[in-house]
Amino acid sequence: MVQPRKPISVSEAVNRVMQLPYHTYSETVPLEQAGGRILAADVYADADVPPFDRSPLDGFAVRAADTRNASRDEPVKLRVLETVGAGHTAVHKPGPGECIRVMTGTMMPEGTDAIIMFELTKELEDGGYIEITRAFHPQDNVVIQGEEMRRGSVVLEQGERIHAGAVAGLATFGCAQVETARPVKVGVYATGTELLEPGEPLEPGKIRNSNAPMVLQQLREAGAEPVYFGQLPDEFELCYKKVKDALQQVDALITTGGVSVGDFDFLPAIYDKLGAEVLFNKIAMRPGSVTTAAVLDNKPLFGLSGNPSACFVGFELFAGPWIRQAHGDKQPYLQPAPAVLASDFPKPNPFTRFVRGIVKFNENGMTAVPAGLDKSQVVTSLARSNALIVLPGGTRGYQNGDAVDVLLLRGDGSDTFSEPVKDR
Ligand SMILES: Nc1nc2c(c(=O)[nH]1)N[C@H]1C(S)=C(S)[C@@H](COP(=O)(O)OP(=O)(O)OC[C@H]3O[C@@H](n4cnc5c(N)ncnc54)[C@H](O)[C@@H]3O)O[C@H]1N2
Ligand code: MOO
Ligand SMILES: [Mg+2]
Repeated sequence: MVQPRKPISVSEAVNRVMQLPYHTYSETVPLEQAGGRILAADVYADADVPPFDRSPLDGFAVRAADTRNASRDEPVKLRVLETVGAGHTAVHKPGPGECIRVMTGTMMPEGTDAIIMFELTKELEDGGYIEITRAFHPQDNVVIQGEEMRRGSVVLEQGERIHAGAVAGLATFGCAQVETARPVKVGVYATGTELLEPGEPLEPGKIRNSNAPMVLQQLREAGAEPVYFGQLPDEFELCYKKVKDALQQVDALITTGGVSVGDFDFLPAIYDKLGAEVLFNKIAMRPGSVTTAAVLDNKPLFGLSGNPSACFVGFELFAGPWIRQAHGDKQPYLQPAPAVLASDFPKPNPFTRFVRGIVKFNENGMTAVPAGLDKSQVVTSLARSNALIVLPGGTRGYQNGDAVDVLLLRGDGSDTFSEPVKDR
């Protein structure tokens, strides 16, 4: 007889996974390859930004004192000594009654202390002179050296994600090489005699393997280095040997399928024969209740369910956060947010549900609706979902208008995971 498994809470399962060993290795990569990775060291400003006083406008660099008495009735006339574009420096140093024509971004010419935009000047004698009709003060329209950031300040911290804006910051401070977390190498095996590769035509009893390509993409999105080992038929000895060999080559191994209690679900017996310590094999959640995690030689084995929705959720709740933690990411968990349910969800369940959902912003904040059929074996609802709607287990279903928590699939992450438990 099949032994009933004892379910643990989702937060307890998350805790056990996050306590698994990991190593954060760093590697220095060129800036253009650093995007999407995690910074492995604090980055300090190597210079003031901007590095010199400069003009924010196309106009004239003047000595403010020269304009002191300027007015509409008595304009002040200044001689234009030269024209300087950004990237060049002035040759002349203006004396009383003199100025320099400069473009946006040009370093302030020596001796000048204010900028007057073209539109507020009148050009005379073919541009050889200008007329000013009001007074300017020292530093008017001047961008001051270091006003944005001073040399030595922290630009970005270890554990931050390197997105496009961070890349701009790194480039500004001359980080052509960036110390980043080395991506964790994670192997993937899809198990199931019924599996066809996506390019193969359908046959009776067979289905296309959607889990492997999905998990490989989830790994890329988590910043890991995926290693695809292929598909395995449900044969114990073969699977045992392949899993054992694969684990030698990676930092962690993900398998999909074969973790339940079926005659051909061999993962539990494989963990047993490998001598792996099983952290859990039943979680009080839907989908993915049979998600299993084990550890061998300090390496995690994630036994994700074969059912596509369960496989997806198991990755997002357990494998993804462990990988991001191993990268030193300060926010390894999915980002939670409050939302309002915009459709009824009448089916009660004793376990916490993670419904694949679509969240949208409107004038009242965020609304959430299921992205399709809420069943573990469903794959198509994953295609459009951008969040998991968390519905704590209980005796009642949920109604349109209920306040719920969602976990954003493409958010900024979170430093904590907390499972909503109340029966609302
Ligand atoms: N007697 C019981 N039966 C089942 C239980 C249970 O508690 N008692 N749990 C059910 C739940 S819940 C889930 S979830 C599944 C988990 O199944 P396994 O992890 O063992 O996965 P498989 O049996 O290999 O496959 C399940 C399902 O998923 C399809 N599949 C598998 N691999 C892929 C893939 N790579 N791409 C797409 N689809 C895949 C497979 O064809 C099956 O339909 O067990 C329930 N049973
Ligand atoms: O593990 Mo199953 O996905 O709970 O439905
Ligand atoms: Mg099974």
